[in-house]
Amino acid sequence: MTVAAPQNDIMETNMEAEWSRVLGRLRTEFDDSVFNSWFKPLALVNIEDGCAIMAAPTRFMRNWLESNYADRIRNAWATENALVSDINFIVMTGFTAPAAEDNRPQQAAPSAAVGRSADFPRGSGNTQSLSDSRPVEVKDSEFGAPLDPRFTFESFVVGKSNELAYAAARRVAENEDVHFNPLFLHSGVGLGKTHLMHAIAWANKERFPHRRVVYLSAEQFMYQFISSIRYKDTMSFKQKFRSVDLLMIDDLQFIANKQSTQEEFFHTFNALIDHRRQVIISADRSPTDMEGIEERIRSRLGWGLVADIHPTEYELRLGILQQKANQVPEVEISNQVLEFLARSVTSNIRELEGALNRMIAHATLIGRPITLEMTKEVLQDLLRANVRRVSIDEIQRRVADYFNIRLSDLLSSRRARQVARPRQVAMYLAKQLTAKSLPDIGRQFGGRDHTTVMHAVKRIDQLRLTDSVLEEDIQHLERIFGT
Ligand SMILES: Nc1ncnc2c1ncn2[C@@H]1O[C@H](COP(=O)(O)OP(=O)(O)OP(=O)(O)O)[C@@H](O)[C@H]1O
Repeated sequence: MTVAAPQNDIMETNMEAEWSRVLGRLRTEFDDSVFNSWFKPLALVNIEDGCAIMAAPTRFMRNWLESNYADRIRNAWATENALVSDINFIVMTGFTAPAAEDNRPQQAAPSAAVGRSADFPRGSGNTQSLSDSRPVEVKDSEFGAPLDPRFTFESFVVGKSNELAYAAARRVAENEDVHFNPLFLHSGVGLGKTHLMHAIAWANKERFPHRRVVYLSAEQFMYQFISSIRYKDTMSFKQKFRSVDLLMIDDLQFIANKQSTQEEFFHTFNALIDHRRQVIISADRSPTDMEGIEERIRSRLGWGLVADIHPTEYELRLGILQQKANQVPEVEISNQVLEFLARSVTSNIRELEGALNRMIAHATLIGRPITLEMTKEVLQDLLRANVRRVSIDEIQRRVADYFNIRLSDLLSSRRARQVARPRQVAMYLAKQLTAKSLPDIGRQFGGRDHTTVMHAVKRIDQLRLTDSVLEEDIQHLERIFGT
C-alpha cells in the first residue's frame, strides 16, 4: 500500500516495484530484527524531483532512521533508480505498515531476543549495577526485544474494558517517579497487553531519552538466563538486568513451573523494586491465579497496581475497526459492515483485526466495494468460530475475580455461601455462554454431577427475577463476556 496515489498506474507499478527492491536490498544488508523494527514499517509516499519520500509511523522512528540509516537507504535507492539522488522521511501517525507478513514476529520468536541488535540508541542510560559498584558496559540491545512501531498510545483505542490499564500505562510512561510498583497487566489473549507495554516503552523513551527501558517476554528472559548459565556468565546477566530503569516482562505465565528461572526472576524483581526502578509485568491471569508460580512471587506481583483488561465491548470493537479502516482510505468499507464485524467477532482484537484485514485484501483483489453479503461469505469460518467462544476456564477465572474469591475455592467442594453462590453463577454462565453439555460443565467444576449443574442453572434463573443485586452482578459479568 502506498500512502498517496501516484499520477498513473504505470508509474505506481514502477514505484512499487522499485520500493520492494529497495526493501529487498535492505533486508539482505541487515539482520531480521533491525529490518523488522525499522524498515518494514515504512511506506513509500512518492518520488518527487529525484527525492524518494517515505513515511514513518512515529517521530521517534523518523529521527532514528535519519540519524542512523539514511545513508544506507539512500544508497539502496540510488542503486535501484539512478534518478533518485535524495531521500526524505515524513511522519504519518496511525497508518499500518505495508505487507506485514507477520503481525508480531518479535514476540513470537524467542531466540530472536538473544543477542539481537538495536532498538534504542546505544550507550545511553545508567550502566551501574545495583548489586555491585563496578561499572558494567551494558547495551540495551543485548537483551531487549524489538518494539513494534505500530503499538503506540496514539493507536490504542480506549473503552470501558481497558481504561484502567490504559490510564495506569500512561501514568507510568509519563513519569520518572515510581507510583505503583509493579504494574501488573492481565487479560485473555489478544486484548492489548503487549500493545500497551510497547506504547509505554516508546512514550517513556521519547520523554526521557536517557532512561534505560527494556521490554522482553518471560520466554526471552528464560532463554537469556539459560544461556548465561551455559556460558558461565550469570554475573553479567544479573548486572545487566539490574541496571535498567524500566523493565517490562510480557507473558509471565511462561515461567510457571520453571524453578530456577523463577528464582532468578525473583531476585531481579526485588533488586529493581528495592531501588525504586519501575517494573511492569503482564500475564494471562491475575497474580493470585498464577499456578506454578511460587507463592512469594505471586504475593509480590500484587504489591503495586493490578490492572485487568476485560474482554472487549461492542463500542470498543467498533472504535478499533473504524480507526483501522481509516488507515486504508482507498478501500471503502461501509458502517454497516463495520458494525456487523463489531457485533460478530467478539473473541479478541487480534481476530477482529484479522477479519478486517481479510476483507480489505479481498476488496483490493477483486476491486469491488465491500458489501455485507460478501463479508458474511468471506468470513464464514471465522464467524462460525466466534459463536459462543468463551471458555469455561475463562468464565471460572472471571467469576472468581469478580466475587473476589480464589479460583481454587470456586472449584472446591466448600459449601459456604460466599463461595457456593459464585460457583452457581459460574455454572449458569457456562451453560448460557458455551455449547458445553451439563456433564461436561460438571466435570470442569471439580468433577461434579450434571444434576448439580442443572440445579445451579435453575436456581440462578429464579434468583435473577427476585434478587436485583444478583441480577446486576450477572448483567455485569455478561458484559464482561461481550454479550
Ligand atoms: N485498544 C486497542 N486499540 C487498538 N488496537 C488494539 C487494542 N487492543 C489490542 N489491539 C491490537 O490487537 C492486537 C493484539 O494485541 P496484543 O498483542 O497487545 O494482545 P495481548 O493481550 O498481548 O495478547 P497475548 O496474550 O496473545 O500476548 C494487536 O495488533 C494490537 O495492536
